[in-house]
Amino acid sequence: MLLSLQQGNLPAAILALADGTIFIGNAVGASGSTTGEVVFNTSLTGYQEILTDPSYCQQIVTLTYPHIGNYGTNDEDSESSKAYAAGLVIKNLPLLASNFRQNQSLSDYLVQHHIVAIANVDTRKLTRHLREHGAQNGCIVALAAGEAVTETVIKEAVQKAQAAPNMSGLDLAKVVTTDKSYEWTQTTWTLGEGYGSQTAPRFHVVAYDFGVKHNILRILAEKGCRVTVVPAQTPFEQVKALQPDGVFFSNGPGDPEPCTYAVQAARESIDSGIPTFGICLGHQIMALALGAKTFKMKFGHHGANHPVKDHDSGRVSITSQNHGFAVDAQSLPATVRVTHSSLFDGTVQGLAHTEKPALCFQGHPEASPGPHDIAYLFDQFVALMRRQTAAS
Ligand SMILES: NC(=O)CC[C@H](N)C(=O)O
Repeated sequence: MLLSLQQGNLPAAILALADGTIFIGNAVGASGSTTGEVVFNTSLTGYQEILTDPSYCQQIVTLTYPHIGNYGTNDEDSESSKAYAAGLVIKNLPLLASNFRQNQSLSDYLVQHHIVAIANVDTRKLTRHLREHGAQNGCIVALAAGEAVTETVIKEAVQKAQAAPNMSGLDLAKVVTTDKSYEWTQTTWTLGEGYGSQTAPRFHVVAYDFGVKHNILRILAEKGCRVTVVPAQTPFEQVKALQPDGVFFSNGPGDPEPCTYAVQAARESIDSGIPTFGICLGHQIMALALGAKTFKMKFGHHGANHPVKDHDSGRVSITSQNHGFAVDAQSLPATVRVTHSSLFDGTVQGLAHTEKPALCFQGHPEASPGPHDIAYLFDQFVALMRRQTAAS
């Protein structure tokens, strides 16, 4: 039997969508209210990685898996230094969390990290609504103990949802980026050892931080790279002066189109002939730099089970995904070829330049959370750097 926190034991909460749809549940996180674009993520596990992924800045995440919180939270599974998701919507919060690595319950974690969250929501109904009508803004209001859900509370929540900024046109990369450059040396996690440390790097990678997930940096370090992380608006000539063997364009929140400084840097990086690699927002920015267009998807891809085909090998990988924008396949110039496509909807997943050492991927080869099938893209980036350094 699953013991879960039931309505009646907890303060009430509501989720209002901008179109006026209302869900009533219970507050299981921070108090107060929050707004953001409501999206759904189909991952079965990985809620801590999802909450701390900066790409979820200004998004309220609905988790479709019905039991969230079963294994608590810990000090290691974070993808950045804080929780970025604007809010959390779940079905069932188990009463007991159990895992040998846990040191805090999800509910306590949400309170500590100021995330407003609602449980006991019919997330299946909500997901179907978002699939049918598209992702839209919403507002979660967590009421105080004993406070009732009134018409006024509902009306105000709908108004707040409607007043929230539209994700299209928002440059959030410059909001979440680091203030200062820093060096990254931590490598990937192993059971019994925890995270390791890079001591003998073979390549120097400069990584543009648009909201970078730590596991990307850990994998680059694991693959033998000394990583210098730089702020989003760093001009490319400053990056070049650091004499990198490779340049990386990170994932991040918001719309890629208004990030003109990043598009310019990507154009210069690709033109320079220095191996260039991009993930998610970085992929979209590289595509824009090459002359392609991006568009807002209806409800995006957010999950850990998305099949993607590699057109070079014919191999299908199950991948982790988190994006609401995508590259328009029709807009690609002749110098770019599609290396990967989504088997869910045929959208562009991977690109490579036909002449320059540049490649990028829409999903998340770093997983966290999700499968590691497509981690070979990091090896392809390293191979480009190896080839380049051998030639020079
Ligand atoms: N994870 C990401 O980098 C997301 C990229 C972009 N913000 C999008 O939603 O498409």
